[in-house]
Amino acid sequence: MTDAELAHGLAEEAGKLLLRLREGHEGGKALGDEGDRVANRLILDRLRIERPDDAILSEEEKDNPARCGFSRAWVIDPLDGTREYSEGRNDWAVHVALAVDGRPVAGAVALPGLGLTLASDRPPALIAEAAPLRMLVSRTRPAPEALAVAERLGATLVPMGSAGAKAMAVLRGEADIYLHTGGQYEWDNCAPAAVAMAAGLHVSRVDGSELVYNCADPWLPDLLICHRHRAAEILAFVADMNA
Ligand SMILES: Nc1ncnc2c1ncn2[C@@H]1O[C@H](COP(=O)(O)O)[C@@H](OP(=O)(O)O)[C@H]1O
Ligand SMILES: [Mg+2]
Repeated sequence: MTDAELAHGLAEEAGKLLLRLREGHEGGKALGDEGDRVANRLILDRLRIERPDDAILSEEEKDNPARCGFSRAWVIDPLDGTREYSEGRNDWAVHVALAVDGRPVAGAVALPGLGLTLASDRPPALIAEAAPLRMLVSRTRPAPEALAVAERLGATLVPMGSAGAKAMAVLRGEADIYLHTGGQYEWDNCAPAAVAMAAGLHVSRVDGSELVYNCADPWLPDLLICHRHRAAEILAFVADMNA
């Protein structure tokens, strides 16, 4: 089984478990906490069997600083969009990715509420941008830079929960640009970046540099995912704003 196939299978399986857990549950914070816990357990138990020599960084696991010495590190968000999951919505995701020497080389984002898993082993064909452009923003904390860039591009806003759901919305043709600033961790964007890159989208920090994973500090606060031909214009707007 390739790394991408493993990521694909694990994200899908954890997603199914999360759907089953939600059935008949009253929801709220207790559901979110339980979802984080059971999905993390499933993914980490399987990874330790299938890839015992690799490091793991998971949102729901105590960090082991020794991982920084490993070339291969799995970066896991067992439940991205915990709030949306516990509210009974569909904009949440399971992220499983592998970084090799800091690069997101394989990954999968399951969108269980939509019955879909997108993965770097079988990335979908890109869908052309719409007019006007559609900019994804966080439902609960839209980044001021994203709102300002949307205005400059004449783009409409698409509020959505979960970094994975937003990144995959570009691949699904539901939106055109995902620009985020102000805070995220490696687990929020590693699998989305792996899948988006495999599909041929532009993926970078908002200063145009590469997203680098398995760093000692997993804080990775900003990103841009969009069609390649659109990237220079957006990066220039952000640079201009920050000048
Ligand atoms: N300013 C910020 N600081 C830290 N984490 C942030 C953040 N903005 C978004 N995130 C994280 O990114 C994910 C997507 O957020 P959003 O839906 O607002 O875009 C969420 O992950 P979790 O649901 O795994 O906690 C959220 O916690
Ligand atoms: Mg997350």
